[in-house]
Amino acid sequence: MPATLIDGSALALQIRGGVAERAAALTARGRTPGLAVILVGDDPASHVYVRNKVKACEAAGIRSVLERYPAELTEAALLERVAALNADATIHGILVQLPLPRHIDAKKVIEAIDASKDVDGYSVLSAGELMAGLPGFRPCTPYGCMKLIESTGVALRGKHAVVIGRSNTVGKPMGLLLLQADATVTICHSATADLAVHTRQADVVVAAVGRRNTLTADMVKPGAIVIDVGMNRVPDGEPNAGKLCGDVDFDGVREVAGWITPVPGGVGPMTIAMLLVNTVESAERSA
Ligand SMILES: Nc1nc2c(c(=O)[nH]1)N[C@@H](CN(C=O)c1ccc(C(=O)N[C@@H](CCC(=O)O)C(=O)O)cc1)CN2
Repeated sequence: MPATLIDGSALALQIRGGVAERAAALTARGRTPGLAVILVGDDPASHVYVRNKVKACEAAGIRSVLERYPAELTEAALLERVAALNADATIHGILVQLPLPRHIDAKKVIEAIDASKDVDGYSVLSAGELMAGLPGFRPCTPYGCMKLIESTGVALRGKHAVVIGRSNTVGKPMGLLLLQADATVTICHSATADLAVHTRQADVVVAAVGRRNTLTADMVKPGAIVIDVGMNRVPDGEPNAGKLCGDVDFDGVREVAGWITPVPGGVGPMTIAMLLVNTVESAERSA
């Protein structure tokens, strides 16, 4: 029997409904949650993501302030804007859309965001809080992946989870969140000698490498939960050229796995939903 599809779009809508209720309660007390979104440059994908974030805020009753700057914006000018937003009591979350132009040090900018407004959960402090199991903002993509896994009803305690990818924004925090849920965690990466040896033992696989067809049917344990974080395009000259695809060979893996997320409609919408959750949480903390 083919895998059950985990519908990230539907789950995201449900979560955003809960956020709307919390935002309305705050607004009733004169504390409308506010999110500042900073977009630098003209990366077309970033423009789409930011537009979707602003729309999602509107629908949930979160006030969003979009600041768009040309690619030539200096690092100093960006840091000045972040400092001003840090000091603005009506703003509860600050998000700097990544990637930034090369001449801007993204780490420096992220560290300039006040920890209480780091709703992307990308700062060193947020990473430390996650590591220590302290309350704090969880990075939106891995946080969304956890909700997708939870939605299957499978308890993670004692399960073997394999994360493919070790980025600071997805792979590493994903590993920590799975560990916190009492899974036994293996993180695989570009230097892993035999990826399939690990993935074949996994009850849960999270693929977050940014390379399509990284996970194929022969690498998956029957019944496993497969979460696809990848966001790639099918190259020219191949069937479905230009189409969005993940890191997982969806058609093959769905015949073996127990649950699987699609791309699009899986992790992507959950990233935005969890940004709203973090923003409303930040507003509640400051109320
Ligand atoms: N400051 C941040 N920058 C970036 C983040 C982030 O969480 N914070 N993540 C990614 C991009 N991203 C959010 O910003 C993001 C990517 C994709 C989606 C999404 O919903 N994708 C759709 C498909 C969209 C399409 O058709 O192109 C889907 O998967 O269904 C949402 C958010 C990098 N930068």
